[in-house]
Amino acid sequence: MRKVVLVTGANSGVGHALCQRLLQEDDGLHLCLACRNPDRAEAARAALLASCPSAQITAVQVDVSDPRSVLRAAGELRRRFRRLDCVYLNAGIMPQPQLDVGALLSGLFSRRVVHMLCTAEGLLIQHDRVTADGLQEVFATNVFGHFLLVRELEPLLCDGDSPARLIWTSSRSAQKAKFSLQDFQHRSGQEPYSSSKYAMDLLSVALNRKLNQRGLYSSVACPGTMLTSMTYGILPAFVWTLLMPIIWLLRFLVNGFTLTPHNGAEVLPAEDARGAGQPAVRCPCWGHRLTEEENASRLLLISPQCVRQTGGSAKGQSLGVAHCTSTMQSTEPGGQVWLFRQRPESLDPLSKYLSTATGFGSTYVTAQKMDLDEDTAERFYHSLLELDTHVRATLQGTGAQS
Ligand SMILES: NC(=O)C1=CN([C@@H]2O[C@H](COP(=O)(O)OP(=O)(O)OC[C@H]3O[C@@H](n4cnc5c(N)ncnc54)[C@H](OP(=O)(O)O)[C@@H]3O)[C@@H](O)[C@H]2O)C=CC1
Ligand SMILES: CC(C)=CCC[C@@H](C)[C@H]1CC[C@H]2C3=C(CC[C@]12C)[C@@]1(C)CCC(=O)[C@@H](C)[C@@H]1CC3
Repeated sequence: MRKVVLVTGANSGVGHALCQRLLQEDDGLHLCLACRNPDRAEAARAALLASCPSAQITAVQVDVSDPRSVLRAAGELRRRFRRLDCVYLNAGIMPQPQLDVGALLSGLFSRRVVHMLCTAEGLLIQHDRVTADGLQEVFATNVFGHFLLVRELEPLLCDGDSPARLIWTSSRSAQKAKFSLQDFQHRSGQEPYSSSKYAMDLLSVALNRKLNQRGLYSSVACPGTMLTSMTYGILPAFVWTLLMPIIWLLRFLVNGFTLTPHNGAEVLPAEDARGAGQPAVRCPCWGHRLTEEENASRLLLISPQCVRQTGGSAKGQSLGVAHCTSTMQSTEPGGQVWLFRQRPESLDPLSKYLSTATGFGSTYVTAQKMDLDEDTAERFYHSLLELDTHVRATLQGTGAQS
């Protein structure tokens, strides 16, 4: 049976590049494009079919910022499919971004330049708005709509014969300091984007705790900074063009500048098109290439360099991949993706996986421990459940729930 993969925000940017890469790896997939604009969805479908005519591609209309639309789309998906193998929660917004040019210029000559350019910390504010349902739009789009979608799609994702996956497009901008459990919609701040991406990281952790035993696994991916309609909202296209020579030079310093959606999607594809027995993972500390057995069991012998990093405590032991992944790279010719070829059960739920670029533009994947604790994740999940109940009650009151 064909695997079914659903991608939100599939009509442009990294979502579209992801669809292209998925089909290049496995044209036997059934790809379902979840887009808010039917014309753009159809254009994306046509473009994907042009490069992969044998593919099965359908579309479903959904505005993830609108709970009614999410419930309706989920109902349609439940009628169309008996199972979903993978859902990419990718649609996202960063409305009316405003760049602090002064902070950028002074940051460029400071010691925090690399961190600043990777995360945009201290550089951007956004102007959020309130939706017709009284939700903050950035939170509603980036987090809550996807949370509702996952809850509604549970019957298609859980308790199957093989594990199903959720993959969130998060960001290096996710920042603990911008998120508050008391104000998780970020009503009072000016950095709703960073807050929403941190909320997404928390939610992924909480979903793993709730749903792993039912065969659903959630992972967090960060595509790096790309030139898409989102970033063209910060500076006009011609300014980006003028900045390109500087950006190419900065790339030797800033490994988060993936720049193209294709590169940004390095970490995302989840299908193991090459099958088992072709481990693509190497620990560059040692150059130790994983055997099939190690790959499957996620055990990696620790290298002398890693021993130094762990203060010697791990010498001679085997460690989970998670302890060593901060330097792991794709080593296959052509720089193909390795990460999500791993069994979902073998990924560390507390790490996020990042598309990363070298100065010469080749891409690989790194991992980073998320700056969060599971107790906060659990509490946030409960806040979302309460909001879910409230929103559904309001919709029922207005007779809008399908
Ligand atoms: N660009 C970057 O540097 C980075 C981006 N990301 C993340 O990548 C993801 C994709 O962004 P990117 O490709 O850059 O930008 P794009 O603007 O190209 O893509 C955003 C996609 O999300 C869709 N979308 C937005 N709002 C809604 C909504 N309410 N309902 C349904 N779909 C919606 C858009 O649809 P439509 O065409 O109709 O607007 C579009 O398809 C986002 O989550 C973003 O946060 C993460 C790190 C860096
Ligand atoms: C590099 C120079 C000289 C100019 C560009 C300045 C900014 C426009 C640019 C610097 C860091 C960038 C950045 C993002 C957008 C563009 C910058 C602010 C993001 C916020 C885009 C969306 C994300 O999710 C983040 C990971 C990016 C972080 C870095």
